[in-house]
Amino acid sequence: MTRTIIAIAGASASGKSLFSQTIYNELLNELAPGAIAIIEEDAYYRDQSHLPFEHRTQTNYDHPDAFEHELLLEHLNQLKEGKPVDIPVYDYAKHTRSDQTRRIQPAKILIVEGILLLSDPKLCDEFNIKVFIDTPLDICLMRRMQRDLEERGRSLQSVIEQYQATVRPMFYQFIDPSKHNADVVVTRGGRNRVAIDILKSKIKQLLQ
Ligand SMILES: Nc1ncnc2c1ncn2[C@@H]1O[C@H](COP(=O)(O)OP(=O)(O)O)[C@@H](O)[C@H]1O
Ligand SMILES: Nc1ccn([C@@H]2O[C@H](COP(=O)(O)O)[C@@H](O)[C@H]2O)c(=O)n1
Repeated sequence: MTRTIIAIAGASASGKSLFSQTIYNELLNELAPGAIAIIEEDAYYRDQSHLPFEHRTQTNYDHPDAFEHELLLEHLNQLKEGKPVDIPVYDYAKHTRSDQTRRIQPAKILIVEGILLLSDPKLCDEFNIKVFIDTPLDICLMRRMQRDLEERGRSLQSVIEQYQATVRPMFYQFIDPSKHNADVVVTRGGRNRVAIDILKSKIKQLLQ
C-alpha cells in the first residue's frame, strides 16, 4: 500500500499545528476511518528526566540536537511498513517527556509537523510533500508569548529571554534556510484558506 508523508515546517508559533489540525479535522468525516494521522516533531524532544529541572531550562530547544530525529525516522519507517508506533508525549512545563505514549496507526496519509523537519536531510528523504509555513517572525513572537503563558506554563520574562537567546538565532541559522527544501511555501500561517483547500484536494486525490 502506498503511504504519503506530508511535512509541515516553519517557525515556532507560525501556525503549523493550526494548519495541520484544520486539514485533519475537516477531512476526518470525509475519509475512511484511520486514513489520516498527525505526528508532532515536538514529541521527539530528547528525554531529560535524568537532569535537574534547572538544568533542563537551559537547553537550547531550537537546535537540531534537542531532537531525537533518529527515533522519528525509525517510527516513520515502521509506519511505512504498516506497523503501529507508540510515540512519546512531551511535557513542556517539565521540559521532558511524560511517562505516557500515544499510539499512531499506519494511516495512508501521515502529516508530520515541526520546526526543524526540513533541516534534516535524512528526514527530508522520507517526506513526499514538504510544506513551509512562512509567517513574519514578529507575529510568531506575539502568538508564542500568548500561547506559552496560557498553555506551556511560562512567564513573560522567560519567553522573552529564551526568544533572544535561542529561538530567534536558531530560526535564522536552521529554520529559515530550510525553507528552500520545501515544495510549497504557505504565507500567513494557520488560517490560509486557499492553501488549506489545496492540500485537502491533494490528499483526497492521493486517496482515490
Ligand atoms: N493565522 C492565524 N491567525 C490567528 N491566530 C493564529 C493563526 N495561526 C496560528 N494562530 C494561533 O497562534 C498560536 C500558535 O499557533 P500554532 O499553530 O500552535 O503554531 P505552531 O504549531 O507553528 O507552533 C495558536 O494559539 C494559534 O491558534
Ligand atoms: N521544553 C521545551 C521544548 C520546546 N520549547 C519550544 O517549543 C518550540 C517548538 O514548538 P512549536 O509548537 O512552537 O513549534 C521551540 O521553538 C522551542 O523553543 C520550549 O520552549 N521548551
